[in-house]
Amino acid sequence: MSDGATLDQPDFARLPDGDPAVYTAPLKRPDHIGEDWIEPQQRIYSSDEDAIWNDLYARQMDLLPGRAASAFLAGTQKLGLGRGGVPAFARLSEELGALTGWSVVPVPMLIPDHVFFWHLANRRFPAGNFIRTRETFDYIQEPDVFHDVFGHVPMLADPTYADYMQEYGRAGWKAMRYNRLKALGSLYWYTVEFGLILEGKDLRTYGAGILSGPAEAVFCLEAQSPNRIMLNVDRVMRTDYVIDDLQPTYFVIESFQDLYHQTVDRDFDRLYRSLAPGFTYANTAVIDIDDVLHRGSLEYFLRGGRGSGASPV
Ligand SMILES: C[C@H](O)[C@H](O)[C@H]1CNc2nc(N)[nH]c(=O)c2N1
Ligand SMILES: N[C@@H](Cc1ccccc1)C(=O)O
Ligand SMILES: [Fe+2]
Repeated sequence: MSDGATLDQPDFARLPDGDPAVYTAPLKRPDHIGEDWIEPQQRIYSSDEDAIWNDLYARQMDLLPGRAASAFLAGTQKLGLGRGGVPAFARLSEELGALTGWSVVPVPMLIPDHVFFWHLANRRFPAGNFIRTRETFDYIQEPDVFHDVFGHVPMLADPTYADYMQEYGRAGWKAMRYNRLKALGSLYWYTVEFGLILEGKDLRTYGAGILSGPAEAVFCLEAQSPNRIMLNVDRVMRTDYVIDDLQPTYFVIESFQDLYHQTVDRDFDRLYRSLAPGFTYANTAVIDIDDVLHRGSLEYFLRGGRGSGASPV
């Protein structure tokens, strides 16, 4: 890191700087939570809550073979996420630590951006310390332990992906100094949360936002409907996203090395400067036929009925 921020400690005095309106989220920290936003201990889940985990796990595992990236499916096995009940973070961290050096820490809610980045930069994944209820079984907006541990953690068993996540955390510092966090957030959204990957000729998903729910895992790979275009970082970072509906557009990587190369191995300074303050984000539904055709095999990138080059809604 050339910017002087250390990765061992969050520099609360220095961060965030720039425009506070963009990233000083007015989150009230519960009294028992320290400055690192880690819960003192993992929640003890009731047997009803463990049963919710088991049912969510079974439902997703019915759908995901043939849809999820092989790295994801391998991760769920290596980490034994189907042993029954919400996994104990201590054991999970030990097993994940042996594989890629990552650990999992319990957090109460969405934590401030700079703290989130600081954890990632230190190979700690912050995971919600609560689980959804039966009433919100299909969808909740806040990341709970099922989304975080089932959706994200298996991918962290992949060495290249694990390194990408750490570098993403480090990248947060620079994005904050440039006041371009929203652009970097789009990259996270379209890779870590909603990314698709080509495995040979097959399209699969590695995005946690897709993998932890029932509808999008099917939708995102359907022949018709969503747009799928190859990852282009300049474009992704200018693209807005929707959080409460199926995505109209997904970005596809060729491999995790491809993802790493396009992001970590590139200096974003010029890109951040090119995003003038107040630039407007492209509507997610609007795609250009050149994006569809410029790489990859046509059969997977046929546009469906939605958002076929239409003007912004
Ligand atoms: C871009 C931004 O850092 C991102 O939305 C962060 C914010 N805080 C978070 N906090 C938690 N607990 N989980 C998350 O995924 C995030 N995401
Ligand atoms: N290479 C990027 C940092 C980065 C790493 C990983 C993901 C995203 C961004 C930069 O120079 O800012
Ligand atoms: Fe997530």
